Amino acid sequence: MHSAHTVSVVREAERALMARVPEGALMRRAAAGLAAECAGLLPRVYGAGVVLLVGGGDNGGDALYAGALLASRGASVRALAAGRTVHEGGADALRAAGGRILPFAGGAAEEAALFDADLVVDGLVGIGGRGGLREPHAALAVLASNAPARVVAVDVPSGVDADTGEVAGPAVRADTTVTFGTHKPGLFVDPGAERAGRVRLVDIGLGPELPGPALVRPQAVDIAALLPAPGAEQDKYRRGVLGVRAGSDPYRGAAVLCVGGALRTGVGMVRFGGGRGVADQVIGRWPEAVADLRDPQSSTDLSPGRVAAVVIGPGRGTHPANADELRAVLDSEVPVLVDADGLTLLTGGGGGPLSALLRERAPQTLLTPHAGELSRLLDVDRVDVEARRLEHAARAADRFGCTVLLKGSTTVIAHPGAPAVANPTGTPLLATAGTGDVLSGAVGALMASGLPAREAATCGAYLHGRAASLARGGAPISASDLLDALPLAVAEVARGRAV
Ligand SMILES: NC(=O)C1=CN([C@@H]2O[C@H](COP(=O)(O)OP(=O)(O)OC[C@H]3O[C@@H](n4cnc5c(N)ncnc54)[C@H](OP(=O)(O)O)[C@@H]3O)[C@@H](O)[C@H]2O)[C@@H](O)CC1
Ligand SMILES: [K+]
Repeated sequence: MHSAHTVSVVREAERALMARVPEGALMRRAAAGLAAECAGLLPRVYGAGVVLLVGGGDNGGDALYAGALLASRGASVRALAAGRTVHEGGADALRAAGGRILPFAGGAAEEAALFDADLVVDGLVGIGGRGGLREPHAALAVLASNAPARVVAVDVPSGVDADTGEVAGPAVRADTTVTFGTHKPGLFVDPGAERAGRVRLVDIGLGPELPGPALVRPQAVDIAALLPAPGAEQDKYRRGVLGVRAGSDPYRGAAVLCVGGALRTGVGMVRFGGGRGVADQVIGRWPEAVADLRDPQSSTDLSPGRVAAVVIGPGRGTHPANADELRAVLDSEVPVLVDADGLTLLTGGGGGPLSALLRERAPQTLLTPHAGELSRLLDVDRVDVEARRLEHAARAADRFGCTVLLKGSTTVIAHPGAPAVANPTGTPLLATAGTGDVLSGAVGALMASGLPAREAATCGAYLHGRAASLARGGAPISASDLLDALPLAVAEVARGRAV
């Protein structure tokens, strides 16, 4: 599990550690780790052309000290200073090692230097950056991103908000980000994550000073530990029965995809509740599902069939009868995943009267909105949700008192009082109709098997993203392709558990 801490927490830990170590030790550790990463990216250090972009703070200091180490190994190192001041100790070290420092004036010579470099190191701003980049930092960020050389960002790509991942204006697009002490949330959440490239952590001894993380990013091994292992003693009921309330006449496919997502993730049984036409379609595709053909408006009794969790909403409709159904499901004693039309029913003045039920119910509840649905639930602009995904998912989790999985370029999961989760898997190819229905089924299956909502969401999002990568070897995929790839993703993760 990779952990991330916010800037204020890092600053506090840094103060505590600095009181125990000699002055300058942390920056030397950071610079040594940075120089080692840079060296690893060059075919050979001797004779390589390295350009440092340096701002006036300690982020620039890290770059200058690392540049000095590379210069002492024979690299030709030039620093372009974005402002009038640069870190003095770092500048002295670079000059002493044979490097040069030039003020950046936006001229053709500097552009040419960047264009000819083998490696560009972005030390413009780190965790001290505030708001969108000013000039000339913004111009340098654009030049660096367009340069053919590899770009290494120091601590965070300049222009990315370290806490939120927000990118307000020009920002460096790095191939590698070398971060210090702990990861920063903005490195794991888009749009920042996409600017960070490969993220490498340099240990500077901060660990003992750090409290619990604000955000975690699970690895395959963490998902393997969560994934329920089918036991020899289990029957279908013990593996978990999932109730699915999805689909309506115009949206039958949503039910088929949701049920398929559950079956292909591994569930004891699916009990499908819906109208005859939809049920025919579901059973036609998935004969192993059991259809409850009672009038959906009155079939809100969940007790038959030992249902362990319910997914409600995909393609279900937003008529008053659907609101009654949602109310009955939320009144029940089982964990519930609310998606799509179910979320629309929760929306309205003050979150809608149904949303009050979320806070009151004792069992686990999970909401799985995309950015548009979350913006309506919170009554904020969609662009704000997309710019600061963590903040908005957390706000919804607090407001509704339940787990919230926000789908999108980085899927994030928020749960009151627990670290947020950033899902590491997935591909832009997932942005296609019906993939959300598959996700709700997959996560519902994990809830039915007994995983708490936050863990089921973490595990399901991971498997769903892996399935997208495994399906069709990178060619465009449809939601149905995900169904075929989900068992491969489950098997891949389970193999990690075996070793
Ligand atoms: N924490 C740790 O444990 C360790 C931290 N270390 C390193 O220290 C870094 C933090 O250094 P820091 O505090 O000096 O801040 P930093 O990131 O250089 O930014 C400040 C400079 O940026 C400028 N600036 C700000 N916003 C701007 C904007 N929008 N557009 C343009 N400019 C802007 C600001 O100018 P000002 O606004 O003050 O005029 C000032 O000059 C951290 O990221 C890591 O690399 C390691 O060495 C060791 C261990
Ligand atoms: K930086």
